[in-house]
Amino acid sequence: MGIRTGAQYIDGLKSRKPEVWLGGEKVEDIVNHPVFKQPILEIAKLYDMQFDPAYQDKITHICEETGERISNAFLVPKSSEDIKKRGDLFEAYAKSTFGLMGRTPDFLNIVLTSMASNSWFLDKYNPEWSKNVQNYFKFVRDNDIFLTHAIINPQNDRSKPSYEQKDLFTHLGAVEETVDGLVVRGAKMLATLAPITDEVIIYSFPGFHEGDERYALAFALPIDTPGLKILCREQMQDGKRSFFDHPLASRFEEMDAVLVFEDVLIPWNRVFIHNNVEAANNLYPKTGIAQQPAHQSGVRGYVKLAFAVEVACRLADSIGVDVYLNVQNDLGELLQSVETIRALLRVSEIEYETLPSGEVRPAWEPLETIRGLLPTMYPRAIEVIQTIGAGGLLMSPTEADFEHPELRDAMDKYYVGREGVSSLDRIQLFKLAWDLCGEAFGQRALQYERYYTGDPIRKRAIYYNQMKRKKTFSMVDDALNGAKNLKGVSTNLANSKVN
Ligand SMILES: Cc1cc2nc3c(=O)[nH]c(=O)nc-3n(C[C@H](O)[C@H](O)[C@H](O)COP(=O)(O)OP(=O)(O)OC[C@H]3O[C@@H](n4cnc5c(N)ncnc54)[C@H](O)[C@@H]3O)c2cc1C
Repeated sequence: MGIRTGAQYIDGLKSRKPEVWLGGEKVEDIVNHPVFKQPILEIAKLYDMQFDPAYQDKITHICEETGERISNAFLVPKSSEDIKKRGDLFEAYAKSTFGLMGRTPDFLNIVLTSMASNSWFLDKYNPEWSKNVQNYFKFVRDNDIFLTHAIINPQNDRSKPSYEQKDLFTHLGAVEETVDGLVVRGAKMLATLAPITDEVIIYSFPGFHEGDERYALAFALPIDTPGLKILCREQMQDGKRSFFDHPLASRFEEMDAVLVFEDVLIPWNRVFIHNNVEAANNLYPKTGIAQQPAHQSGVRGYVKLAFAVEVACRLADSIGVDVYLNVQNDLGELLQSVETIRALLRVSEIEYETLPSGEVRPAWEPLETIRGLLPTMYPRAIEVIQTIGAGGLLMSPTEADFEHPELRDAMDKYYVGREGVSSLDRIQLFKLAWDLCGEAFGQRALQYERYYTGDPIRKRAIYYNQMKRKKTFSMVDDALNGAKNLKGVSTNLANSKVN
């Protein structure tokens, strides 16, 4: 089949009945539910872009194996041109959602592509696993499937491993092996967009120890598999707020969910790893499933940061406060942070590494640096929006006020900005800014930037440890040796005259 349209994506959702719980109710009609309807349409737009002549050649290509047109997310990059093709896809999708939807289909499709092109490492443990990953990749590629993932154990007692939690199956683990497959029980978090995806893939960060065998798992399933409960967090918009009042929150809410598996059967052909601590720990380092998607999240994070910074600049200009040095200083800092991320992305694309298989990966150091910097740069941009908007962020009336004939004169008079900025323009801009910096929607978008890729503190520590292994810090030796070589010369020099 190859690429799908938005309508085909929606038809796929209609054809399934996942067990989704929201606000104490089972959601019966996902596609028409007020909380999910608009986000589904936003995702559908991304699918439609694959058929849009303005994008098609940029974000899709013809698959060498099947002859069908497929997303660039399924391209195993072999050259800098391929990296660019994937970058074009990431940018097109990120710009369509202003970077506010992190788990658009390209994200996990990249993860799976990387996992499948390097799945050979699993042969050592069980050749079936490697075959299963590759077959699953083909299924997802050829049907243009939208995946969610849950790779973290629920946050219960972090000081104890999974097997020491109160219940052996609080964290997702294997219960038994049957002829038909593996039965699993327990929970995983945090499956963003789960209710509106087609399938879920489960794996974990490294860190398994002896005793964790039953938790050392990786597999994939349709999202409506019997026994799989999707427990959503409270919604941040009810789907009834107007686009005028909440121009971002009304469109881009990405639902997050805990997945609970109640004795779910995983057919053997969908099991990628089972009961093997070493294989589960090797999944990340051996397959590049951190590095390849870091390119997607780097581009998306760049677009999101650039968007927040544009909002800050426009906000300051709209009320004439960008004439002040302190505001200019803040905005200059934000613009420089955008340039920093842009430059790091370019370095990662230019200084790519080539694997023995011919696959190329954008350079790890700059991508990991982006992942280290965005958790502080993005919150800083939000803080600047809050300080520039100040009390003005709290004086926005609603669309209903604005359209009320008895209020219209007051609206036009008291809500104007600097000369040339109408009350309508000013109010709309401030509402956009409030969605980003005040609404629960914006706080989640901020929390996402801090944690979507793992705990930033431990990730920086890992970065340091890896760099310590790679680098010799030899400039220090050069300086010390230089000083040693000059020993005895220094007094002569001090006494001599330099012409
Ligand atoms: C908006 C959002 C969307 C997300 N989407 C997804 C998704 O789609 N799929 C998915 O799988 N995950 C997703 N995540 C989860 C994300 O991967 C985790 O939040 C992240 O890995 C951090 O884990 P945690 O939240 O369990 O924090 P914890 O690991 O519980 O950390 C909590 C705090 O304790 C500290 N801490 C905990 N353990 C240690 C330790 N051993 N050593 C030192 N300090 C420690 C941390 O520094 C941190 O400050 C999402 C998260 C957010 C916020």
